[in-house]
Amino acid sequence: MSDGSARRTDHPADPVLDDLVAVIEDRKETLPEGSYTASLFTHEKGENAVLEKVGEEATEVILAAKDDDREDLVAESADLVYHLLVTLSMNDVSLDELRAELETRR
Ligand SMILES: N=c1c2ncn([C@@H]3O[C@H](COP(=O)(O)OP(=O)(O)OP(=O)(O)O)[C@@H](O)[C@H]3O)c2ncn1[C@@H]1O[C@H](COP(=O)(O)O)[C@@H](O)[C@H]1O
Repeated sequence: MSDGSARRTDHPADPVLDDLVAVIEDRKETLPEGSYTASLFTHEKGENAVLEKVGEEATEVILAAKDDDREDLVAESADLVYHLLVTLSMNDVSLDELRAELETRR
């Protein structure tokens, strides 16, 4: 279709996010030593450990935005997205489910 509706119903892959989620899923499965991601899945505080990180990183995003610090804003946003993706993985929510939800809002 040329009116863009096909684009809206497709879920084109984002290689960076898809690759990152694949790594997160692998760490969750294999729990390699020295992996920060694996440490989040095995932390004694359980899911709370990563949820705390989501809160911290979200606060850092807010502070960077308020300070008009573009470099920090990008870096803290990357931290936030990574910890959010770990949270989704912990709850068996896939990137496709997130994409589908975003698609319904377009
Ligand atoms: N994208 C990330 C990523 N973003 C942030 N982080 C980690 O998240 C933590 C962020 O915490 P802070 O900013 O508070 O820094 P910190 O003070 O060191 O944190 P803590 O002492 O509280 O742990 C740091 O330890 C970062 O290294 C990440 N760790 C891993 N990834 C990705 O996950 C992949 C696998 O990593 P491993 O699991 O470590 O092999 C990597 O190749 C990356 O692609």
